[in-house]
This record gives sequence, C-alpha cells and structure tokens, in this order.
Amino acid sequence: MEKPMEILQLLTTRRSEKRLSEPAPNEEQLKQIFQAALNVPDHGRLHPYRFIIIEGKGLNKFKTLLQAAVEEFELGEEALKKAENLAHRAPMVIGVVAKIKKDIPKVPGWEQMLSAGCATYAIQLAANAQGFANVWISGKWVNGNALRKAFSCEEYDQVIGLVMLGTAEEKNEREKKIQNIEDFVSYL
Ligand SMILES: Cc1cc2nc3c(=O)[nH]c(=O)nc-3n(C[C@H](O)[C@H](O)[C@H](O)COP(=O)(O)O)c2cc1C
Repeated sequence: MEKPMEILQLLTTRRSEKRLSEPAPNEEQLKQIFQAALNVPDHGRLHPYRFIIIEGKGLNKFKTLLQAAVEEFELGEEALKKAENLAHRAPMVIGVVAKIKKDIPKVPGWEQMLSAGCATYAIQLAANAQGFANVWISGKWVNGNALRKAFSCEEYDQVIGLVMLGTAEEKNEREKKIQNIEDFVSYL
C-alpha cells in the first residue's frame, strides 16, 4: 500500500454531494473508476454487475425512462417533476445493475447483490479520489420496466443504483458520520 493515510482520509471523510455540475470524469478517469469497480470482492468471480454510462443526449433518454416509471407506478405530478430534476442534476450518471444468477449453489443471490453494491461504492470512492463528487440514488424508478429494458436487465437482475457524477457546486461540510463507534461494534 503506497499512501495508507490518504486512503484512510478518503474512507473516513467521504460525503455525498447532490449539486453537481461539469466537468464529469473523462474517458481516462472513467477507466480508473471502472477498474476500481471490477476489483471488488466477488465470490466465484461471477462479476455480477453491469454499468451503463449516461451523459449528453443520453440524459434526455434517461429522463423519458424515469418519466415512464412515474406513469407505470402512478407516482403522480410531484414525482414527474422530481424525475425531470433528477435527469438534469448531474452531467453524468452511471446506472448499476446487479446481475443475479439464481442457479449457483455456492454463491446465493444476496452475495452477488453485495458484490454489486461494493462495485457501486468503489465507483464513488474512485470518483472522489480523482476529485469528482457524486451521490448514489435509487428511488422507485429503478424498478420501471422501460428503464430495466434500456439497461438490458434479465429476470432476476436489479437496478441498484444511479450514481450521479460531476463536480461539486458547493462543498458540503458536514460532521463525521459515526459519532459513537461503540453503538455499532462489539467483541464476541
Ligand atoms: C442503495 C442506496 C440507495 C440510495 N438511494 C437514495 C435515494 O434514492 N435518494 C437519496 O436522496 N439518497 C439515497 N441514498 C443515500 C445517499 O446516497 C447518501 O448516502 C445519503 O444522502 C447520505 O449522505 P452521505 O453519503 O454523505 O453520508 C441511497 C444510498 C444507498 C446505499
């Protein structure tokens, strides 16, 4: 490990940012982000994740997919506005799909889902490490049929995240999240 203190600094101070503008990661920076995602713990080397990059004109298509989910689930006018805002909240979105195989006895679905979750977190950290801000969003629209189809989801797949990526408009200064480690950690 080259610079352990810097890594710890990132892990212990990371924060999400919801107000994001240009620039988003470029091709080289995205490669680093996906290399991080592809190196998470992965039982059976199943690579149970797929990533969909949404930027430029893709963001308009993304908006129609979110709006389709609002209609499909009858979420109402407010959700429609929320969908529109979400599609224009960041210059880039990475959709993360957990690719779940049901027929692998040694690696149940929950393990595959966790691997995909780790990959999503790795995307966030690798983006942070390169100076980009982000937030992991889900919402009811992740189950929308049109979105699932656009993300090439098969029957047991789950869209687990829409990672909004860009540059922080204003730095979100908040206190460290965990106040009392003792509330969460014990010895056997
Ligand atoms: C699986 C998952 C789904 C999430 N979905 C949403 C969401 O739809 N909307 C939202 O505002 N935050 C969502 N969050 C929480 C944010 O990503 C973020 O963690 C939260 O706002 C706390 O900020 P922090 O990461 O700076 O502590 C989700 C987090 C996870 C892990």
